[in-house]
Amino acid sequence: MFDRIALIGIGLIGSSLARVIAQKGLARHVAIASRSVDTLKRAEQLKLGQSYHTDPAEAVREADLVIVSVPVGSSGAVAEAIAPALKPGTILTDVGSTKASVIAQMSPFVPEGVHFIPGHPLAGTEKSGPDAGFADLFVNRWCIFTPLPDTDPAALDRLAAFWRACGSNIDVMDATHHDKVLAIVSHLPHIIAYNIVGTADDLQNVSKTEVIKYAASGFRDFTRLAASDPTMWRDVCLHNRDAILEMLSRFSEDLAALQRAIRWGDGDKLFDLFTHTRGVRRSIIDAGQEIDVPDFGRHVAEQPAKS
Ligand SMILES: NC(=O)C1=CN([C@@H]2O[C@H](COP(=O)(O)OP(=O)(O)OC[C@H]3O[C@@H](n4cnc5c(N)ncnc54)[C@H](O)[C@@H]3O)[C@@H](O)[C@H]2O)C=CC1
Ligand SMILES: O=C(O)C(=O)Cc1ccc(O)cc1
Repeated sequence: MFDRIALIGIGLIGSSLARVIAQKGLARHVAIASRSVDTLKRAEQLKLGQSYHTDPAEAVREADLVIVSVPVGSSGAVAEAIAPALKPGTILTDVGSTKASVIAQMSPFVPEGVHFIPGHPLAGTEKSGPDAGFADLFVNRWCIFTPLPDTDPAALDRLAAFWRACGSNIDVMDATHHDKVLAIVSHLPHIIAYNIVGTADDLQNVSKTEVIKYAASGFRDFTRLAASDPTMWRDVCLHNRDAILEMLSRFSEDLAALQRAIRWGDGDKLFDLFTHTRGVRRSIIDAGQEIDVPDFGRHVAEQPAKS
């Protein structure tokens, strides 16, 4: 499909791409760049590509597809570093969880003739690093593109065909809308998880041992999200600030109403809300979306020992 693909960043997403590219034969040569020498060595041990580079510019030379998979706050620096080595006609894309900020950071460095198409696979786990990836991460998941007004439709088709070959379904929307949608369906859930786990950890009259010992499955679900990569999520919060603050303010209002219903013993209100939200989950299942992350069983190494 491509002669040479350059993967800049070889963590969970970059290494999953490397694995699916190898499995499906989507490129003749995969050039891998990481600024961390240890990560690069690990990628080489895992045989994730054909060449390994600490200088991202070296990796992108002669590449016809470049995929940037680094924390969103580093996108601008990466674009600046690779820009002089990109050849005309190359497709440059990314996988960042926020889109308007990535576009603002990368666009100024994109040379004439290079097709910059921002993207976001809605697929991931709480794990990070090159060992965490797996080839079927993107299967039956959405990949959203947020193309710029002057995006070449043929380049977009080519990139869409690549992601379809990785197993994904494609959607296209503008970056501002993407950032609002993702703020509510992905960013807020992580922020709420970080917060509730932090609150539980801070409690004076409930010991840490009790939190661990009696953690019900609801709380365990939060601890999975709250175990996600701190650098990645710091960057998401800083780079989707406005949409996250807008959704947090709606969330806080609704939480205050829920708090009031509990305080005043308004059982009808609680029952109505809980009935309505149950319907939302039903709709997701009916729409054929995966609810449970199917790879957990296989990829969660730290299953608790049975006693
Ligand atoms: N983890 C997830 O579930 C998902 C993450 N994303 C997005 O994908 C991107 C990558 O995330 P992961 O692969 O999960 O992270 P990761 O932490 O597993 O890997 C990030 C990689 O970027 C490298 N890196 C960090 N700063 C760099 C810099 N300044 N220059 C060059 N390389 C640098 C790291 O060495 C590492 O190889 C992020 O933008 C994230 O928002 C998108 C979908 C899902
Ligand atoms: O692990 C989870 O539940 C996720 O939600 C993974 C995820 C994290 C960030 C994204 O931008 C997309 C997917």
